[in-house]
Amino acid sequence: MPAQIINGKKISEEIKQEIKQQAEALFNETGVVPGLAFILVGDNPASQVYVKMKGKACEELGFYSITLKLPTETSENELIEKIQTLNSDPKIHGILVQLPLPPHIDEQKILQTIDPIKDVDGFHPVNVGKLVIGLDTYLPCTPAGIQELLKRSGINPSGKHVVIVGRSNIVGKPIANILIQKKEWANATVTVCHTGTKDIAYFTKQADILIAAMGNPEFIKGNMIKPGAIVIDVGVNRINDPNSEKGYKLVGDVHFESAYEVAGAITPVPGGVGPMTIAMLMKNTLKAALNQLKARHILN
Ligand SMILES: Nc1nc(=O)c2c([nH]1)NC[C@@H]1CN(c3ccc(C(=O)N[C@@H](CCC(=O)O)C(=O)O)cc3)C=[N+]21
Repeated sequence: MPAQIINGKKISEEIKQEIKQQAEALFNETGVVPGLAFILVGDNPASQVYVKMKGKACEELGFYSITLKLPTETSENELIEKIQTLNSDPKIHGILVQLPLPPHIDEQKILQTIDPIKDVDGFHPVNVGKLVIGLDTYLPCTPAGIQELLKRSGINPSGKHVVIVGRSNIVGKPIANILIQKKEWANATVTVCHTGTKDIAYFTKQADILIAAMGNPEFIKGNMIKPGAIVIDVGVNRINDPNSEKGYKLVGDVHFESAYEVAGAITPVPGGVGPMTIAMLMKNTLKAALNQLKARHILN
């Protein structure tokens, strides 16, 4: 029996509607609109598409947003100054510096300049630390999106073996930390595979829930998946496709056709984890607005 398809696009639309209503309630109570600033350095075409999509989501939800487009040559100090200005701007509740940054800029230094209360990506070490020890924080958007996809599909990883392929700071590490928490929802046994793993298929075949997040197009094939497993494909790889208008097509880290025949459920690319990432960014921005209003004693 082929897999059930987990519709991230549809679930993300439902979540955005919920956030929109919560933001309207906040506005009625306080007159405040959640505000999000995007900083885009350089002209990476994929980054431009993502920032545009995120800006559109802000419009849809009635959030205030600004985009700073800076040239590739921007110095680290100039970028730090821009962030500091946004840190002290009361209309801006969230700051997102689109990654990757050009190689002459130290990514960690930049991420650590963002005020943790405005860190809607959840990348600041303070927020990473809070996640690791189980405190309330801004969850990184892609892991939060995966969590919400599972929750809303009625899947609780408790007692299950989750195998994550990929150990990035953006996806692999934070999703592992979310899923090992001693909480009613979570409580999974987690294995993290990476480029240092000798026989990846040995591990992936044991997964009740397989999360592919290593950025390697169509790497996970059907014969690496346990029959009935839940497969979450985090990959967004652009590969050349002369037949398409854009000249490229989007594929995941999972070879969909073969995986579909084996898995119990699977997320498609596009239309799976990607749209959830954007919905979670909106959720974090609303949360950031609430946190900042509380800090200023406008809300309690
Ligand atoms: N500071 C920072 N925060 C991020 O959250 C961040 C980042 N940098 N850099 C890049 C990655 C990637 N990312 C995606 C967001 C949405 C889709 C998404 O919506 N994808 C659509 C298709 C998009 C398309 O057509 O290209 C889908 O999968 O259906 C994908 C990928 C956020 N990232």
